[in-house]
Amino acid sequence: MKLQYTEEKLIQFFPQLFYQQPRVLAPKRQDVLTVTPWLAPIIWEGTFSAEVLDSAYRPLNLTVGVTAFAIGKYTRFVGRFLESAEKHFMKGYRVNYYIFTDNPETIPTVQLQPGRRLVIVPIKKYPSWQEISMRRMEAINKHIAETSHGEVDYLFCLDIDMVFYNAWGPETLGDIVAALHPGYFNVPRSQFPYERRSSSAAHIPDGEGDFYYGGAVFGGLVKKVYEFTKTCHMTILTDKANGIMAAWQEESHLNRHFLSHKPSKVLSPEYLWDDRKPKPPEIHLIRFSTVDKDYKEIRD
Ligand SMILES: CC(=O)N[C@H]1[C@@H](OP(=O)(O)OP(=O)(O)OC[C@H]2O[C@@H](n3ccc(=O)[nH]c3=O)[C@H](O)[C@@H]2O)O[C@H](CO)[C@H](O)[C@@H]1O
Ligand SMILES: [Mn+2]
Repeated sequence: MKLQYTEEKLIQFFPQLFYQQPRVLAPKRQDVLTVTPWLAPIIWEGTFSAEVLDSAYRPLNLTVGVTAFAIGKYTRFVGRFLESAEKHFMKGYRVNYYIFTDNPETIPTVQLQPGRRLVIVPIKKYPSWQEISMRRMEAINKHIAETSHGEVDYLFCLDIDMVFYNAWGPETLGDIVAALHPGYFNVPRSQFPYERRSSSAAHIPDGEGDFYYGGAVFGGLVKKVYEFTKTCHMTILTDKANGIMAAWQEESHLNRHFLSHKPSKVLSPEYLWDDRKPKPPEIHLIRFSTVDKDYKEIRD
């Protein structure tokens, strides 16, 4: 290969900008882990400059996709989800929302900012909530192959029973991204609710595991999310063929996959919080959080 220096066409990823000097001996956060043992950043408030990141990512004119499922009674969450996303999710960027639903007529019309669009993806309803949740892997994978691979650069796959409260920006973009589950970021791995039965393809033995990731948030480059959802769907089908369902459905398979294929970026629980939990001091900013719901009423 012949190397060339071509002066034209060089994109300046970081245009000139004046900002505070990063101090090597004065880390912004000392109370939390900000990098994994495989050197993936863990994203916490205080560790990044939104201004610096925006100056780098805005000129790329990226489109970021979001998948969210609203099947059966979960259609009630769509309005708040979209309205809050318009306020906080990838503000100033092009965004495609893909709402998968069995009931398109119930999806409210939400006023969207320029460059952002809402796509309704009709999908059938599976009889149990477990199957609905797990089948998301298959549906996302199929949708990427058929449509969204040509429409978005990055794709985030999110639960719908959630609300954005603060900015979610380009600090979250990465090849393949997972989020720390709000219930287990402060417990030993022996207590993670991994699938422990060796007959399941999601099985993680005692003494293994990095973190407990939530099934409600994952994403990355659309090609990587394609590969990820493919594997998870396949291991879910393997379990089904063997007459077993993992402890936490696709979340168990996601955790198994991320053990051997480590995420390149990890989002702190700021990006996957739960309204029912008190806010510990390490959480400076809740960005995206599960709304309280009556499980019995909504899943029957
Ligand atoms: C915070 C978090 O990590 N949540 C995970 C957790 O429980 P959750 O209690 O958060 O699960 P959930 O009831 O929100 O179901 C997951 C998602 O599936 C969709 N849905 C589900 C049922 C239904 O009838 N209609 C429908 O549309 C909807 O988008 C919902 O947000 O475990 C689930 C699997 O057990 C998933 O891995 C969730 O992502
Ligand atoms: Mn949920």
